[in-house]
Amino acid sequence: MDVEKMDENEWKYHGEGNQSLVVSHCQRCVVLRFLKSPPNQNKTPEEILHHLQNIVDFGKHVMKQFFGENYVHHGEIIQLPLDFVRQLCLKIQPERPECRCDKDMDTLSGYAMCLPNLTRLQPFRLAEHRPILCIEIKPKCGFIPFSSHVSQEIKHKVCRYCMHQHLKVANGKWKRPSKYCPLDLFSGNKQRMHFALKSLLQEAQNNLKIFKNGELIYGCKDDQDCVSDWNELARHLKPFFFPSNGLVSGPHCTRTIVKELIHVITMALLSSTDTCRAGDMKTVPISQGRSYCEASAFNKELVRNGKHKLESSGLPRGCLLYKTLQAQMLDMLDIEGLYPLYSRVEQYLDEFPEESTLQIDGPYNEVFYEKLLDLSLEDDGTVAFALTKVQQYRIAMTAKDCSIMIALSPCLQDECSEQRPVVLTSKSRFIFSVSVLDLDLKPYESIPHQYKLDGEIVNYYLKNVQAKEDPVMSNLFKENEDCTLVLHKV
Ligand SMILES: O=P(O)(O)O[C@@H]1[C@@H](OP(=O)(O)O)[C@H](OP(=O)(O)O)[C@H](O)[C@H](OP(=O)(O)O)[C@H]1OP(=O)(O)O
Ligand SMILES: Nc1ncnc2c1ncn2[C@@H]1O[C@H](COP(=O)(O)OP(=O)(O)OP(=O)(O)O)[C@@H](O)[C@H]1O
Repeated sequence: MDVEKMDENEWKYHGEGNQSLVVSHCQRCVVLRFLKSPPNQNKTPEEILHHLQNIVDFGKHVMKQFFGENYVHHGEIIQLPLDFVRQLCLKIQPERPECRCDKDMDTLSGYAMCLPNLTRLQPFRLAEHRPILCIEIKPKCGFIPFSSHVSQEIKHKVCRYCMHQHLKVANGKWKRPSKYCPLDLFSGNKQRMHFALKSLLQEAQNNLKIFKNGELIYGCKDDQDCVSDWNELARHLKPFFFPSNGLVSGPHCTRTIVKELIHVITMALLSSTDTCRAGDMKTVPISQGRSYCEASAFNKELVRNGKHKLESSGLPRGCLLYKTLQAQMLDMLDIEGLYPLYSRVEQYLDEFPEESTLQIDGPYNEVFYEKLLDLSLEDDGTVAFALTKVQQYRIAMTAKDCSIMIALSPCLQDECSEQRPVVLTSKSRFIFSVSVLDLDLKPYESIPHQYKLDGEIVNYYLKNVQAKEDPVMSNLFKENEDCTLVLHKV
């Protein structure tokens, strides 16, 4: 990219989260990702550069090892003319959702990250003008804590996402609760995955976005403005799934298209398109924790119908969901077991404030990665043990908040070669790629906030939801406590 010839008119607003704002190039498949900060809390250019360098290094040296080379795009740092950045900021300001305007895009340092545009990235470098569909999913935490440090029994039964939904609705973040439960998506069981994806399509919140040729066509633009219009979605998707127009419109057509969409997403999520160093890492077996969540609507429905066969087919080892879950499960102690270890590190830092060998703020290199592989849970009382668990927890938190991008492009039969993964629907075939984004390491400083939030989520749930739950339902669950197969005579 020729930074001297940057023209803000060639870029447009693409999206943003809590930490960064993304603009995309109108023609080429690249995006610029700028850091954001609260007004009047601007960081110096050196601090921004250091932060961005840490993000790139962390992606390159750590997350690629966990997720695999092909899934992670770490990007590169780019220095832009300040005038361009200021003009760009002015240009995109009207596009920004109001709920995100509590922070400003960094316009003072001139530094940004340059990344491939994953919504338009053509799998296997087909011509850039081909139609492309992209589904972005933020799956959140896919397991129930198995740690003995957990103090409230409910945390062993109901997943954090499902409990958090109630607090979010009460706080006004979302108008309605979602029926999505991450444990269904991560189950590897197609029926449960279909239910999870359908729930995301019904209530996308900030967990699902769909882009067509790089443009957002489905999902929340603004937190307050979330409309799920499946007919409109089907209208956009029809040329992808029924290219020869063989399907009449109407509710049946909409349902068929949504079903086909769910099918391709499921197949792409279960596909294995990469290998990685940590692929065979011995993590905690999933069976240690419960493989379903009592609050999942899918689960409740089964129980209500007297069916207790809760299937968790398990994920194929190479797929991105599996790798995400493995990284998430580095949180082996739960925040309740982790917090005292964080305090131990804090105490040490009080005594030795200049200590930089702890690598809390980088560098995120090979040495940092190697230290993460020690999964021992035997606390020998050292700062070294506490630090390893703290760093593993930060990785886990990062994996609990990342997003998965699935890019699909229709192809003809003779275009598909054996090296390319293909997913078939009734009338189409797609080549696809799967990637992961937002792999910025969660800050060490956020651990006290995590501890406090965990307590708030659980207490709210216990007080306002569980206490009001139907006692018959709880009894039905008790029968099924350990997720073993219980068959009832009909
Ligand atoms: O704590 P959670 O689970 O609510 O996750 C936060 C996300 O909220 P969500 O529940 O996904 O709507 C939150 O997402 P939104 O800003 O609500 O879209 C952020 O991703 C936040 O990360 P960070 O602290 O800004 O780096 C996330 O915070 P972390 O906990 O990952 O630090
Ligand atoms: N490389 C990319 N290609 C295409 N779109 C991207 C890319 N990176 C980010 N985006 C889009 O921009 C949005 C915000 O980016 P990102 O998730 O990195 O922000 P964030 O502020 O770090 O998020 P969070 O709120 O989770 O902390 C994403 O949800 C995605 O839609």
